[in-house]
Amino acid sequence: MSVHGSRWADPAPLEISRPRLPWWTLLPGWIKVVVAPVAAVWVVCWLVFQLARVAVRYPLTIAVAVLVGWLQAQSGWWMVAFTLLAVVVVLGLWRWRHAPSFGRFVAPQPRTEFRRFSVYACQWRTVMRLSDLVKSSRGKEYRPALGRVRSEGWRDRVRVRMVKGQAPEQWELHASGLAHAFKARSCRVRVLKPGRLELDLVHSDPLVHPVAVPDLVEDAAAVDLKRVTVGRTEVGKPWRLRLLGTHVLAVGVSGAGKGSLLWSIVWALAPLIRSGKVRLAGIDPKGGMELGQAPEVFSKVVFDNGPDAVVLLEEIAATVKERATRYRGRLRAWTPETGDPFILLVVDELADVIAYQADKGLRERASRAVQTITSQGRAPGVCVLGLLQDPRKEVVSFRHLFSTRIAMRLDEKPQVDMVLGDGVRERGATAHEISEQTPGVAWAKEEGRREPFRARAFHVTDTDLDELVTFVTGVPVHRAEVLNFPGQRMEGGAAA
Ligand SMILES: Nc1ncnc2c1ncn2[C@@H]1O[C@H](COP(=O)(O)OP(=O)(O)OP(=O)(O)O)[C@@H](O)[C@H]1O
Repeated sequence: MSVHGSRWADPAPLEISRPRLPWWTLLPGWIKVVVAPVAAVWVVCWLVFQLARVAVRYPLTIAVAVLVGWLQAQSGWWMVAFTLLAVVVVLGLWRWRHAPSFGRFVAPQPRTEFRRFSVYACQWRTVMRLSDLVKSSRGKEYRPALGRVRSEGWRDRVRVRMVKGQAPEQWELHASGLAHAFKARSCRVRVLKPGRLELDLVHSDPLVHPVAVPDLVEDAAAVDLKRVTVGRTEVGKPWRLRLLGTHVLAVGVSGAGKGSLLWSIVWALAPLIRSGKVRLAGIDPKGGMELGQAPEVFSKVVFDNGPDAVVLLEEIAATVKERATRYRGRLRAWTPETGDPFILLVVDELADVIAYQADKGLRERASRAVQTITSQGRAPGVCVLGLLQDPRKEVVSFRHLFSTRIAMRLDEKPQVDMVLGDGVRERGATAHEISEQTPGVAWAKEEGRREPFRARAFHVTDTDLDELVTFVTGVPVHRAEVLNFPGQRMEGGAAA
């Protein structure tokens, strides 16, 4: 630019950036006048929507606030204080006199609202950022939305709307970090529907206490082979195991409680065993340490992994083939109406029978028979319950034929994947973290269900087993009385 004929240079150029005004301020005045009422309505709707959201998320807090305000306006603060005191006394009495119903009906809502606000709402943005679960595009940050929160005491269920382009697997990778961030013991990720997740932030174990067996059922018709109750799940529901049309593989280290699962199943089947509608066959290579506790309930039982065990397996394999031939063209699958009993084959320490057997010929015959039963036995009404300590592939190369897999306490992470399948551990099935103090606790994965679940088998004691035998055979069990050794004196409860 030229001033008075010379080239002018600005001696002190403005170094701040030019302020950028919102685009709408540049609109012509008449457009602003026209649009203003629409914008006002929009703002009011937005405010109402936000208020409604707060009311939906904190209904109790809002109700109490409104009530306090109304009482104060009507009768003053004395009335407010008196009413609050009365409510606290009534609730205290309720909790004192009947804690279970208090825990069920009163506690969850205040706990949910408190935890939602203090734990999740306040920290959500920070935790999402620090966990790398936010995304940015063109300078805009996209953050997963915190949805419904339900606090159940032992766990918080937190719903999440994922950012577009995110996969549940990303959340599974960050599960441990999320658990630590929200001060939980563990975090499990469940897919609810496309784009929606539910996080289980677990604070304590609801399965710490053993679950006693229920009363034996008298009525055989009440037992459904598709839903046999063998324990309790961590959400307090009965653990129902399918036996008809499936095979069950339960794996756990020594002392994990495989025995309790086995006896819980037999306990549930007792009326059907008594009426002959279910036949139990058993192989216990440990010389009867497990099945020898109640051999009377089995129609056939072998206490080693030798020729007798192999013959029993081959007999059952032959039954499978014979039934399949007989049902062909007539029936798709076994029903009680066929008149054939449902067969449950229990193999304790399956590996001893099909992998650790020293005699190669017997080992191969056993493997062949077990494969025949597991691959063809579902429809003809034969179920294998295999119990195992070592889940390596070379031990049971046909694990995939067991459509219900149960991982009890295991030593290492890879074992969990071997038992439950790839990806199930990432969804929360941490069987390698089951405590030694809680035998009978297991993670189960059923065919057709994406999510695994955690449960505890009933604790079947020796007395229960006596009751079971008496129930099935009709003959009371008399255990030998344990007498002191001659010449021994008992002092303070210990043998002298
Ligand atoms: N569901 C349960 N609830 C409480 N205690 C249990 C339960 N199951 C097993 N136990 C206890 O844990 C101990 C080990 O159980 P169990 O013998 O069934 O384990 P296991 O896995 O069969 O071991 P192994 O492979 O050595 O036979 C027993 O003392 C038993 O009383």
